[in-house]
Amino acid sequence: MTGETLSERILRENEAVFEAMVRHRFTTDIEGGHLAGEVFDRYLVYEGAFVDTAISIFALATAKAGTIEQKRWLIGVQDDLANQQIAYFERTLAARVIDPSSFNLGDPRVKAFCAGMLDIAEKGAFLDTIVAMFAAEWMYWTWSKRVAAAAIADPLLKEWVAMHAGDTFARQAGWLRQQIDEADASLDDAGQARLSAVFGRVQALEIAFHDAAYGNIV
Ligand SMILES: Cc1ncc(C[n+]2csc(CCO)c2C)c(N)n1
Repeated sequence: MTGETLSERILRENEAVFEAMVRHRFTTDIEGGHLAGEVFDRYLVYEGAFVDTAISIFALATAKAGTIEQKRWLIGVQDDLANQQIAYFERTLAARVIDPSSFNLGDPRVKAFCAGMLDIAEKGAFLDTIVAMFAAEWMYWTWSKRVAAAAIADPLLKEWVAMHAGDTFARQAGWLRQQIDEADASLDDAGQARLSAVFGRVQALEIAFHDAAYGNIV
């Protein structure tokens, strides 16, 4: 298809699974003002574990990056995760008096997501990791922009959604998208198809991860 960038191709080929994730019950419950407190608590514990994993994923991407500009940017992402995001979890878990050990961190859907993302970063090429994080970030930015327009009563939940709907996060997701489009010309069709499959796999892992916030499979 002429005139289509690689990121456009990836988003087009994965439209159904991407839409399923950005319309996940977790997002529509926040939007409708009826996310159960227990679901938010469980999500925060699972999400905190993922953000810790994300630091390792970006460290692996930094090690595989080809230019100093890419390394500088990725180190900035790690700094933000380790200092701003982890601080949000420390603050929020304390404010909500959440005991992480009261939730099952061994949930197979949470483990599959964290291990699956880390596996891409360890075994894959630089661009595989970039596509996996683009999948995770573009998806969050998309639903958070929509949901941020709704009234969110809980200030900590409101802050979390606003963080992912804001300009800093949009620039970060946009940087990942730009990396993909700049690499476009150097990839043959099979290479592009492989990256598109990585994006789809991540959305499927994300759906299961957000299902897990609702507790046991019934
Ligand atoms: C389950 C889950 N999936 C995606 C994101 C979006 N996101 C926000 S920060 C970050 C890592 C580095 O920027 C990512 C992927 C999330 N928070 N949690």
